[in-house]
Amino acid sequence: MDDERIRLDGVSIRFRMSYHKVDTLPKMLSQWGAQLARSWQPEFFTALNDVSIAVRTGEIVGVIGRNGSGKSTLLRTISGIYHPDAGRVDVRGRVSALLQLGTGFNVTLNGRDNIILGGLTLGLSRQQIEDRMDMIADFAELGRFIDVPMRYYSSGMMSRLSFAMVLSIEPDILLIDETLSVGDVGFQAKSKAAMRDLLRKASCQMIVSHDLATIETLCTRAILVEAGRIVADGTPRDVLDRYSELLETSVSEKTSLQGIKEISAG
Ligand SMILES: Nc1ncnc2c1ncn2[C@@H]1O[C@H](COP(=O)(O)OP(=O)(O)OP(=O)(O)O)[C@@H](O)[C@H]1O
Repeated sequence: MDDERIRLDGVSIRFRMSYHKVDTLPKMLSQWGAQLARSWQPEFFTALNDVSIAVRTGEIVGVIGRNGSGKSTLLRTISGIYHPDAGRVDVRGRVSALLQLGTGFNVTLNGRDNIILGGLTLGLSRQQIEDRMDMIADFAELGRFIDVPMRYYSSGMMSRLSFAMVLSIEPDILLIDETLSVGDVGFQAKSKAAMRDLLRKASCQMIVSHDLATIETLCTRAILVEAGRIVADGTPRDVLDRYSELLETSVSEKTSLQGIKEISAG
C-alpha cells in the first residue's frame, strides 16, 4: 500500500549463543572443551520468529512485552542494525533511531566531532550540522564538555546527546527504545515535551517502552511481543489488557509450580 512506511514479511533473527564466565583452571579447561565441541555444532537462539507487520503513515506503534521477548531486536532489525536470517524488511523514508545509549558514538572523539560524524551519518550536510550544533549542545546541556572526549561523559550525558541528535533531524520514521526517561528529572520533563513535538513531525513511529501509561497516551496502536512473535496487535487498550492477562497467567503458572515443588519437597 502507498502509505506503508515499514513492512516486515516473515522476518526471523537468530543469534549464535556464546558462553563466557570462567574462574578456575579446571573450569577453564572444561569450558574450552565445551566451546570447541560447540564450535562444530553452534547453538542458536531465535530472537524473532516469523514476524510480519506493516506500519503506515500517521501511526504511533507502542511495542510492549516481557524482558527478553524481542522488542529491541525488532526495532534494531527495522533500523538495519540486524539483517534478517529469513524474511524481508522494507522501510520507506529517512529513519532516525534512538535505540541504545551511546550507539554510534566514537568515545575517543569529543562531543562536537561526534555531532558532526553522527549528523553526516544521518544524511545532513556539513553546513546543516554546523547550523544545528549550538542547538544540539544546548539541548544536551553539555556546556564545556562539548570539547571533551566522550569517554569522560557520564551515561546521562551520552544519552542526552543521543537524544538531542535525534531531535535535530526531522525523520520520516522514528524508532525509540525506552528513551522517554533519558537523564535526570529536569531533563526528563524537557525531553518528554520535545519528544511529543517530534512525534507530531515524524510520519510514523515505533516506541518500545515498559511505561504502559506512555503507551496508552502516546500511541495509536500497540503490539505485544512474546518469545519473538507478535501475539497481539490492536488498540493500545486492548493490547495492554492482553499483556495483563499474559502476566497474570505467568504469575499463576509460577505460583502453581512453586506449590508443586513445595508439596514434593514436603
Ligand atoms: N547479540 C545477541 N546475542 C545473543 N542473544 C541476544 C543478542 N541480543 C539479544 N539477544 C537475546 O534475544 C532475546 C531478545 O532480546 P531483546 O533485547 O530484543 O529483548 P527485549 O524484549 O528488548 O528485552 P528488555 O525488555 O529486557 O529490553 C533475549 O533473550 C536476548 O538475550
